[in-house]
Amino acid sequence: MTYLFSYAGRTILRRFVDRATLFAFDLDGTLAPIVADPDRIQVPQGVQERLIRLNLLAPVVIITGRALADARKHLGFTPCYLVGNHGAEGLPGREQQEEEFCRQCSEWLEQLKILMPHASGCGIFIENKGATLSLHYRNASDPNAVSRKLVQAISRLKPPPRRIPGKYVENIVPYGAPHKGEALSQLMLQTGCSKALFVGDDATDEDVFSLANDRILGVRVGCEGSSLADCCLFNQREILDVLDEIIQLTLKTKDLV
Ligand SMILES: O=P(O)(O)OC[C@H]1O[C@H](O[C@H]2O[C@H](CO)[C@@H](O)[C@H](O)[C@H]2O)[C@H](O)[C@@H](O)[C@@H]1O
Repeated sequence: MTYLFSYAGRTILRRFVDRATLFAFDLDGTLAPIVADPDRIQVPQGVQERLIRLNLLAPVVIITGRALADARKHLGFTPCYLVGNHGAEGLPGREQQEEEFCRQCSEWLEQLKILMPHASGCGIFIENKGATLSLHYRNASDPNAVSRKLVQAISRLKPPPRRIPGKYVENIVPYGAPHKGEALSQLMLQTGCSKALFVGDDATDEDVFSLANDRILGVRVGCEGSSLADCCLFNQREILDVLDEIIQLTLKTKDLV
């Protein structure tokens, strides 16, 4: 991964952004800093203001692991498209499939109650997001041990889900549900944008980074560890600079500066 604000990274960004570029962002860990309680995230006001400005210049889409209603509550602006549940909720034309995903998750929830009757006592919080489930263990006294227990319980679910580990969370996703990569590809068609810049920080964002499409520029928050993203940021606070930079580049492509 090339650091986005290195000379090479800035060159990649400058050459990439044009008037056909869609701007897509993940929410937790990207637009908002990670906090211990999922309900208490905050998109900083400066980030909200820049997103509103960018959305007037080019299509801005948010593709989050959160449920749509929850994401709306925290975003503070209305993007061109908002897709939830890692791609499984809110994609135009996929409404009927969503009902099936919700039914499947309710079944898994019942199975989990039997497989882990003392989940909350071990510091596990089950977030039922409708089309997917997130099993959080950030606040467990021994997160590693709890994580192993979770993986074991998930392996016993019927039918088996797609399991995506995240930041102190195990995400449970129905097989066949559209992922973030599919969501972004569909929204590019939907908006008529031939290019997309996507910023994300977590394992489910790798579904975009791994698309291997040179019309999609993947930027990961975090330069450490392995990722298939093209570029990276050292930390989440740099999202402000990213937004400033792409607003300037977009204005230039429209000859407005
Ligand atoms: O795809 P995203 O928008 O990044 O959403 C991913 C998950 O984010 C939330 O959980 C994560 O952030 C919490 C708040 O900072 C943190 O407490 C938790 O440990 C993280 O895993 C959200 O609760 C999930 O529903 C999303 O799937």
